Amino acid sequence: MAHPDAPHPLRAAAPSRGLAGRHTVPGDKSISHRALMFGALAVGTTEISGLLEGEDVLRTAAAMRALGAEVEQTGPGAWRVAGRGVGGLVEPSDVLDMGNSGTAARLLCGLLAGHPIFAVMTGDASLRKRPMRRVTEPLSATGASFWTREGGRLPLAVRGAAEALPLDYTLPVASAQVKSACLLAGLCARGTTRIIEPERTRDHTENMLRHFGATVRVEDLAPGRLVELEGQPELVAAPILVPGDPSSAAFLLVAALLVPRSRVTVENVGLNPLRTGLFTTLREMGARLTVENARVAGGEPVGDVTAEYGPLRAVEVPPGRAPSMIDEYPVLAVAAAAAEGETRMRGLSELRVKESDRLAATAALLAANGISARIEGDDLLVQGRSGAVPGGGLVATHMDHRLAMSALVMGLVARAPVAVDDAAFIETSFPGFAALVNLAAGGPVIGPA
Ligand SMILES: O=C(O)C1=C[C@@H](OP(=O)(O)O)[C@@H](O)[C@H](O)C1
Ligand SMILES: C=C(OP(=O)(O)O)C(=O)O
Repeated sequence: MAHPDAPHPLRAAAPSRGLAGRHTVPGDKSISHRALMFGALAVGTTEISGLLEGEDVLRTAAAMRALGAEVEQTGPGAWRVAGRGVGGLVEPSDVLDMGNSGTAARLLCGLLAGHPIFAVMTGDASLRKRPMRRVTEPLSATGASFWTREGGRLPLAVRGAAEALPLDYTLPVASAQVKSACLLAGLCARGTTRIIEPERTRDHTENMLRHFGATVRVEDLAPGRLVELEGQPELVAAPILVPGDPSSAAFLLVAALLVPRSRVTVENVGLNPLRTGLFTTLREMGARLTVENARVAGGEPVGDVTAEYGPLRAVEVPPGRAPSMIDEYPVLAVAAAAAEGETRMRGLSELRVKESDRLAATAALLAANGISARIEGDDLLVQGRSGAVPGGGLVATHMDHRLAMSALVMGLVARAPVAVDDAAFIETSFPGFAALVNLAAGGPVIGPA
């Protein structure tokens, strides 16, 4: 696993020619976690293809095994899960270590809340700083008991409810992880679980619930959404095709938009509209970004996305767009640095509780590379340099994969190479990232620092 004791510094420099070719990126992280969890809760054997074999998802696979499901890899990206049925998970004999993954930890809290078992969960130094009360508090209303460290942090212990009660909960923040945790607990409850989200967030959990045979009702509110789930369904194993992760494709596509003479296609990218806020924003900036071969695969919209180099101009990104591009702000900030004018990204408070404080760390990434940026309240304002990005910085990545990849993308664009102190955490979401960029660049532009 990525180990903080063995940092892995890397450096990126501008390629001598543009980025090119048709490529694929690893499977969607959100869908991969859910595929393993639903597989473990279903009756029968779920065959998954295209699973992300990144460290975050492997943590979920290990946790599902520890809870009694049979989980095996049958080929590259091909996995088989023999489930135990809703309510059938067994007590783990050891601590569940969720590594660097907020999604794994929070969704697992929901699963455990509905099962009458005792479990202890921890994570790495980054995950142990992240807030868990946002799930433990609503989930306590099922009848489950949680004990956490000071401030609602991991490690935590949970004793799940003997007979879980259905939740009726309005989320105070837009979070697909909190929504999903509540719905997973609702699977074990008798009656209807009702969740209201203040803004629409990624709906992979709802899609997968239906795919496995649960009854889910969704009503659009202005601006949020009501989701209702009928409890104690029999989930029936169903094949899952995981699309390429749009949050990973973002790095290659943004690089192609910014490096002169580039044209890159990423095939089979997930295009769920609740994930594509970055693409909307980049088009508003004037990006040449096109989608071909749009289709539905495995219940999710997918397509082949092509990005071509061209000048970008600054825009204002409204706060309501944040849930649909929440993980893409660091790489958008790199695009903003190369654009003409001041880009204003509004309503980014949730960035403070990711793998790092991404608001502060993104501003620091920019500053280290000669870009002037400032944080005003929950907004990030970036002064673009019309293609003339100085670079030359050493970026502190704070155990955060997205900061590491964003900084390396900046190195591809900047006048002087950009180094990162530790690229090891890229393995959580995008194994093979540097090799793929080097392939697209036709040579080793990312290498040892
Ligand atoms: O549900 C999910 O799979 C995710 C939801 C988002 O987190 P929040 O729910 O905290 O916004 C996102 O940042 C994370 O990478 C994955
Ligand atoms: C925030 C992220 O993931 P998680 O919350 O699962 O750690 C991410 O991948 O950018």
